[in-house]
Amino acid sequence: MYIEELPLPGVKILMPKYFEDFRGYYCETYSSRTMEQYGIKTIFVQDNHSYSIKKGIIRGIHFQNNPKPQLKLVRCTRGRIMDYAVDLRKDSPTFKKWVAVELSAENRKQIWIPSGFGHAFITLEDHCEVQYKVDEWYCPELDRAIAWNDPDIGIDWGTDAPIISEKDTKAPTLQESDVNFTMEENQ
Ligand SMILES: Cc1cn([C@H]2C[C@H](O)[C@@H](COP(=O)(O)OP(=O)(O)O[C@H]3O[C@@H](C)C(=O)[C@@H](O)[C@H]3O)O2)c(=O)[nH]c1=O
Repeated sequence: MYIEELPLPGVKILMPKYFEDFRGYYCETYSSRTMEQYGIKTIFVQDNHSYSIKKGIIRGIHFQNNPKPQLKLVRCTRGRIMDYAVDLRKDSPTFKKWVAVELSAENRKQIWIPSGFGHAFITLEDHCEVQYKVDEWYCPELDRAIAWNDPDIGIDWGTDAPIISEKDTKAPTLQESDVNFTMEENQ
């Protein structure tokens, strides 16, 4: 597996090994043993899968607040998305900073998003499927969103008129949000 660290500490690209032959390919898309070889111990407890019908759909910026934050390992298995991780730890030197990575069925990249970060993506094509693992169960009372267009975060989405859920249209700004991440609790 190839690992590339991104400019926000803890956020990385994982590129597992694909074994290609005349039939197609085979890949261990996740192995705790391989991760431990890189010094990373994590137990994932839930796998998620979303399908977005159209290009220009934004989902995010989402996170689950303390005491049940989620680490996410995200990949796109159909189509192409631009994926974003935003540092939401108020005492972090990179608070409010974000990184973007294109994930696609073709490039097979996975993004590792530690707890303490918000996650969002925009579909770059019709018919995108995104699959991700999380290390904490979904907890509706702690499920949170921040406005996709919060100027304080300033994500460059490449569009002003995305398709978004009703929940996301009502999302507060970061300043209005009750996000409670800290460097000590979330890394
Ligand atoms: C996140 C989640 C949602 N749900 C339900 C609640 C709701 O009725 C339905 C759709 O949920 P949402 O509208 O929140 O789905 P969506 O807007 O796709 O939310 C997702 O966005 C990406 C960016 C993430 O990082 C995810 O963690 C998650 O927040 O699915 C679960 O049952 N389990 C879950 O883990």
